[in-house]
Amino acid sequence: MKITENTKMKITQKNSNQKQQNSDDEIFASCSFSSLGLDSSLCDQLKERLGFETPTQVQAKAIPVILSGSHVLVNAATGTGKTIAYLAPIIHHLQKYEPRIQRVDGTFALVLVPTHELCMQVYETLQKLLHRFHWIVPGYIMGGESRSKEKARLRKGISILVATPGRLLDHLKNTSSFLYTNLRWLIFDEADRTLELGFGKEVEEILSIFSSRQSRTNDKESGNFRIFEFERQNLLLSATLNDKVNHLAQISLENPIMIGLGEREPHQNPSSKHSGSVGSEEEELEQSGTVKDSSTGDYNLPSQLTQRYVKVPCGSRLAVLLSILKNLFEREATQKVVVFFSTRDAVDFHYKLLKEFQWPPNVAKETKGRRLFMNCKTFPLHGSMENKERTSSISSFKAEKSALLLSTDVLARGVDIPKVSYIIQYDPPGEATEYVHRVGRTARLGRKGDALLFLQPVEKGYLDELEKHGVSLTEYPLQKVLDSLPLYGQKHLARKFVAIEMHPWLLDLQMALEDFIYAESKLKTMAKDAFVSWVRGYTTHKLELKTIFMKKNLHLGHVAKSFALRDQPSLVGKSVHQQIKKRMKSEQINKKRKKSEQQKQKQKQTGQRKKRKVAVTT
Ligand SMILES: Nc1ncnc2c1ncn2[C@@H]1O[C@H](COP(=O)(O)OP(=O)(O)OP(=O)(O)O)[C@@H](O)[C@H]1O
Repeated sequence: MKITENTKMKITQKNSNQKQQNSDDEIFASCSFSSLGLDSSLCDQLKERLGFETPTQVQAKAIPVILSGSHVLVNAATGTGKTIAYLAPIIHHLQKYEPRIQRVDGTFALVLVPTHELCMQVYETLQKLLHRFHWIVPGYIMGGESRSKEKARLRKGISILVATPGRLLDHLKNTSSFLYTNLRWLIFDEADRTLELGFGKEVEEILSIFSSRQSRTNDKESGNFRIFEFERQNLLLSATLNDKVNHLAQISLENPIMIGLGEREPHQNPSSKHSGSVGSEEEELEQSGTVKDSSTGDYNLPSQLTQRYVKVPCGSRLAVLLSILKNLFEREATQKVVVFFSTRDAVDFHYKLLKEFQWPPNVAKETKGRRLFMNCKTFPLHGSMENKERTSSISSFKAEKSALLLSTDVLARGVDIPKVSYIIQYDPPGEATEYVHRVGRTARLGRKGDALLFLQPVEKGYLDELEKHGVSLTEYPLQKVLDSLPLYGQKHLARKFVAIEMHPWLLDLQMALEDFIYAESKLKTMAKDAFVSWVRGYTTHKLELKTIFMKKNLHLGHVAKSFALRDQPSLVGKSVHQQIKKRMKSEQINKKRKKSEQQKQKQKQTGQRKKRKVAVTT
């Protein structure tokens, strides 16, 4: 039987509908939110404000357990709905308190998050969920915001507070009007990231402040708040587990229930007698111990995620990145792509380059035929940007149907951006856990997604590292993509056997990039700064990865090429230059000051001499 185009399309459509259905079955549970024990008005709120009718699998497992008051450790894949899994039970309980809670009663729940982005995201979800429960006040505190404004908000009272650890500790120590006597829930969202960012000490200090749970004298004196009776409940959520999380779980959770760990063999921990896990089909509570160390365990990755790597010689990295991006955006009208870089300078440099680089190079400037190489909206994101700029980059990227976001790892954890279709890890992540979080920004909630990892030929050992965690990647068809790109509007026939770096498209693009950078002095300076910080960053890989990412394997001239620089710049970086400039400036100021002081002194002396002369003559 001959299959017509129409029939083919129908079959493809049917297959893709079937795949989506399977994926939905993996993600969503076959029950309702109300059957989990949540109050009906909260279920209505979930439906009306957030459009959520059915709980995800992780929500179906976690919500009843969290409602019961147990300490819980949730380990589930990225983008499976962990935020609602802990917020819904808290709101369920809080809205039930009789008499109603008031602002003066202080903070009841605290969500500790690692980054500004996640802080805002959880706060925004809270705002939507609390729309109907106006007496429960959400709020946030985080680094980079005005302390005095935060103090004023804390003084008024925040029922559910989202915070980053450093700023929270600051207020715990210095804001006497911050009332947390009624703190019932302490949640560590993306705890592993918080710890990796070096907040371990702060977290322990915060835990010890809260575990004493003593009301302060001045709080008692004010006397206008009530003390509520309850058991403290701590919750820890993470898509990956490691030794640090294990440690935090041990010091913060009492007899925790593990959710999402049922399928694995946890380490036995005799000290933790009653802990259990919910995650097997039968959802039995098993006797178990602490969580398994991720260095030997498998990672939880969405099954509908396509993962590939591309092997690129160092000197061609930039040209290959631009070619892949061009291909992606020209192939599909709507693409949302995130590219991860290892440093802030690299984000700044690539952002400016993509905003300005014009193509084709053989057409004169200001001519009609010449346009931007990348015709898509591009946004930068990194930790040195002001909070306002960061928020604006994320919200603009979210709002666009098709756009490109260039980011450091500030985006890697927990940030939920709907419809991200492609993740490119241009600079490989330090650890395999980081890989999981970065790719977790796509393929969320059962949707399809693609991830591409750039590796230099000498770094291929990183694939084995990922393989150890059950993550396997297939090779990206680079040659095919490069062959499809036209040289100055004409198709070229590349011979298959040429080394990839000799591909005519790449050679032309590389030359055009270098010409462009050398014509723009600011861009060239940015390229040099980015080169220096990239090389420095390369040397900071963890000890166990040092055999893969070895500085001595780097050809610095080729690294320079990957920033479109023709020669290797001095490794004396921006900071050193800035210090030298600063020193010279202050030396100049000192010289001037000395000179003017000397002049004043001279004037004074000549004035005195004149006076003496006048006195003698009179
Ligand atoms: N029951 C639901 N129905 C439909 N959408 C949902 C549901 N629960 C959550 N979502 C949506 O799914 C997305 C992922 O949720 P969330 O950010 O909580 O995932 P996560 O597991 O915390 O991810 P990560 O580990 O990356 O932080 C969000 O866009 C959220 O709004």
